[in-house]
Amino acid sequence: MDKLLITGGRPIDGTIRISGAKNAALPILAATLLTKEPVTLRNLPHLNDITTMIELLVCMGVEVLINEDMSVQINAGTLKDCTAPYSLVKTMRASILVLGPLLAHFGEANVSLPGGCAIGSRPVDLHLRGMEALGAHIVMEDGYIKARRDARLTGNSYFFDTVSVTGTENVLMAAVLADGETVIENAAREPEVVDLAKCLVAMGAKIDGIGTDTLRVTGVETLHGCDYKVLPDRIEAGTYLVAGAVSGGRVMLKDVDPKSMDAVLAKLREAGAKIVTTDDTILLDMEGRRPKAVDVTTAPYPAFPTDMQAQFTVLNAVAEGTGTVEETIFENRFMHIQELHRMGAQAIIKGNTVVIQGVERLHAAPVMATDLRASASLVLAALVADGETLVDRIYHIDRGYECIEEKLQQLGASIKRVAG
Ligand SMILES: CC(=O)N[C@H]1[C@@H](OP(=O)(O)OP(=O)(O)OC[C@H]2O[C@@H](n3ccc(=O)[nH]c3=O)[C@H](O)[C@@H]2O)O[C@H](CO)[C@@H](O)[C@@H]1O
Ligand SMILES: C=C(OP(=O)(O)O)C(=O)O
Repeated sequence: MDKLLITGGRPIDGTIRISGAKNAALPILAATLLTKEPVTLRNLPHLNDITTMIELLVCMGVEVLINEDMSVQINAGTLKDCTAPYSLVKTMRASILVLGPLLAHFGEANVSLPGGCAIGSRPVDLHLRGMEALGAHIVMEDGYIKARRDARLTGNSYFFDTVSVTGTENVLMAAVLADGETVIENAAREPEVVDLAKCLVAMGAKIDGIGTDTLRVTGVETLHGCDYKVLPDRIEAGTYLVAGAVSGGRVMLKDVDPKSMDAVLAKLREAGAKIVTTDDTILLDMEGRRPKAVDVTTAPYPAFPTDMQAQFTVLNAVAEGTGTVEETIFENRFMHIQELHRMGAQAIIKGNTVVIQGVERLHAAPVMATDLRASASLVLAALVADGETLVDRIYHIDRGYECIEEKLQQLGASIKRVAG
């Protein structure tokens, strides 16, 4: 298993390009199942999760071509099997996103139940209820969700009890081919949901209210191919900005979407960062200062994202003062705290909140990555720790950060991959 070896204390100063968003690319890849025509996707990040989703499409019989310009062309017209097997779903929860498109377009879907993971239980009951509201018949058999429809799905109103990102995406993808109007209430408004909706519109879907909590979908009989560029990854961008903030450094990001990052940029400013944005760049400069502790509470967009929680825990761990990080989305997303303790962080978990007293220096220690963003937080801690930190189990990081060591090297960090 590969590891990352990081020597802390190097000044962080440089410019990097932000990749396409994993959490937009995955539902958009699933959406290609909604048409028999080829769909060309641009700005897909080179990540293990993207490879897994492509493998999933290929194992169903979908044709995938990589063009010379690195765009990917997907043709679901060749689909033969509506099954998402356990062997692939277990490695990536986002596989559940093929449920809505398969059911709506091909009339059936057999998708392995994704189950829990390191950050919490992550149920999919709201996805299933949404599909049932559109007329789907769903049973659980041998660990699989077996969904089918007798006739075309029928538009209906569906209210999400809890704001769910993948739930909204799944029900939206089912509704675009349903007969009549579907109103999805209490819909997630995350930029990645918006990006999926824009791609669906480019495929011929009729959706009103994009970016609001009420999506009105007028079903169409068929969708067509399109050429679509995935939006920049706001979580990757936020992670590199925190690298600048914790190190007193300067980070310039290109090909980024600052408008999708208001909550994170506001907290970085509160921590003392000078931030200048244009339409597609962000410059963060700490001018050598240590960050000030901040209080954050995770909640659905436009509030502070759960996927930036672990990184801000590290910011507070080296900040002046005491900060709190409250997690309201997942019940068990503090796995990084135990590892950060090993590096000298002063953090106490009280229920769903971590209280962190900043220290002047962290120190290197061998640490273990437990999930994607926890892993990123350990890398951030290592950048500012005294000595050499070895981060183990980095396959989690490779799910979500394209070329992390190359990008951090461009920012001046001392980091290398050690084959294990
Ligand atoms: C609202 C939110 O911030 N969602 C995050 C969630 O999306 P993801 O789509 O994985 O999770 P959801 O948005 O669906 O979950 C939000 C909440 O709803 C609950 N729930 C969800 C579906 C369901 O059928 N039943 C149910 O009870 C979940 O347990 C959770 O407490 O994790 C992703 C990966 O970290 C993040 O990118 C998303 O920002
Ligand atoms: C946890 C994440 O991804 P996933 O939902 O695919 O597990 C994430 O993007 O932070």
